[in-house]
Amino acid sequence: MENQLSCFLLVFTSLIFIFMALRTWMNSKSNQSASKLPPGPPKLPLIGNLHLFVGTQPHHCLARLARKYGPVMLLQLGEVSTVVISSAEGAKEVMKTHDSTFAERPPLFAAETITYNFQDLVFSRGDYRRQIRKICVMELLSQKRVQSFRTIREEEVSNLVEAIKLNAGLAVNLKNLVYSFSLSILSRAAFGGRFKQQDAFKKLLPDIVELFGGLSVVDVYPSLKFLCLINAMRPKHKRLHREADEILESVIQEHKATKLTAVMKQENEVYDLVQVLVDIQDRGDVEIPLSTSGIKAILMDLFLAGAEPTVSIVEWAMSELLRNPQVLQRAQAEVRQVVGDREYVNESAIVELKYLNLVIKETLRLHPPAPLLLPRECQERCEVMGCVIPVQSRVIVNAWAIGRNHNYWTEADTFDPDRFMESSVGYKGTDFELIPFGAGKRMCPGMLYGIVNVELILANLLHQFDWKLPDGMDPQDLDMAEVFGASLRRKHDLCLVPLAHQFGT
Ligand code: HEM
Repeated sequence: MENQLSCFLLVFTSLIFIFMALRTWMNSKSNQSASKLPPGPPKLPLIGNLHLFVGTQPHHCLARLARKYGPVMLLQLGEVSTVVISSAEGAKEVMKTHDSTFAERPPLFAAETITYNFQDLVFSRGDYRRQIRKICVMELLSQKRVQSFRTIREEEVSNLVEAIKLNAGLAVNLKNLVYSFSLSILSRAAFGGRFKQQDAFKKLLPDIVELFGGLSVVDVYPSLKFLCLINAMRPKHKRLHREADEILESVIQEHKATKLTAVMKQENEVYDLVQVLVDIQDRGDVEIPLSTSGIKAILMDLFLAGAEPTVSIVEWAMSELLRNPQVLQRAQAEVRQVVGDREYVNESAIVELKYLNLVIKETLRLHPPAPLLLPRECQERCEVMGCVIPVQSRVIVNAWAIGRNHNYWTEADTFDPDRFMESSVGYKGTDFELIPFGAGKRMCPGMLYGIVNVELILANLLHQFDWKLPDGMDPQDLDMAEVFGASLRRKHDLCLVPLAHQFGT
């Protein structure tokens, strides 16, 4: 009995000892991983670090904080842990090394109603998202499809040039002109030329884009959904959604009814994006059936993501060119030499405009239309640059800060297209110091479509016109202030005076 007791005591004490040792080891382990969380600014109760964003542009504020806390930092935005990446090395780890871990996006409030409960590409998840992405990359925005819209682009750009000619000598608002050009191309490509409600849809779009312009309160306090009732956000979203839905429904029904697809295929006519999607739905050869609301959600994405960046890039490029007259002269000389005195620049000439290509690259470096790309979400525990990224935290990559980082760019704030002359760095997602289109599994699928629009429009603006600022304003006084929104815009619209160029003088 005594033996049994001492044996019991021995086992019991050993168990306690093992338990305590285990606890100490686990505590030290969890402290270790807590200390490996990214550094970040001190937080205030309830709001975390939200106050730091008051009165500043988010990408500027995050770049400033990164100089203090480093290229991987952790912020608390209301209830949401947010990791901000501000170096090419960090971006590479997120968008290449751990691409799958960061492949999903957080569900944002504005998207819920507008994208038919996340049935689009940007906000859908898992297998459905992979399928939609494949449709976008292979069918809707492939090189072949983009090429098929060439006539539409060339017609629209000639309309634009004519509209500017009518205003020669007067100040024109470049943003409005280019926006209208960009939307016309997109709606003709998406709906086809036959669709009558294009104008109604074009009118509605700016209000919908506006919903995605800033961070909604509900996005930083997701547990407090009732907040959306306080400022009547939901009814506004629903109204815009209803109006857009009616238009999209009728365009889809019209395409289904006319059954033009087979005929058009034979006649090699331009095959619009709604037809492509309706065809996929009819064929039924995708794993997860494509519903009509899925088609509408994809169309919404294309309009929301596709129209604005072109405007942003053209406006910034023209602003920089005016402030850098030597670069402007060189770009104009190139296009005029290649195209001669023909009335418009067509797409065959674009490949020869090497210097214009450098101008666009440099504009994308300094003024990426999506300065913080689109947010991602961490799906499982992983480390980036030695820091632990908490599961389900939101991950933001500051492409704007990376594009202006002195570690990668000499005279980083200077607009100098020549820097790319001897450099192989490109924006196609393999060089992480230049990522205006993002990279990896969620990289922009509209890059080809977007770039060809920008090239065509800039080439025509530079070929046909000489440009000056209104009221004799000195280009060096041009305000370059930015506003963060659905895309990175100029705070003040760019108004310029076009003068028809006299060829041969
Ligand atoms: C021309 C300038 C454009 C720029 C600079 C640009 C930039 C971007 C960026 C930074 C992203 C997020 C990438 C990431 O998270 O890694 C993105 C996503 C996207 N872009 Fe673009 N974009 C442009 C044009 C377009 C066009 C013309 C379209 C369509 C017509 C388009 C459709 C999309 C879509 C659907 C996504 C979401 C992709 C996904 O979530 O998987 N973009 N874009």
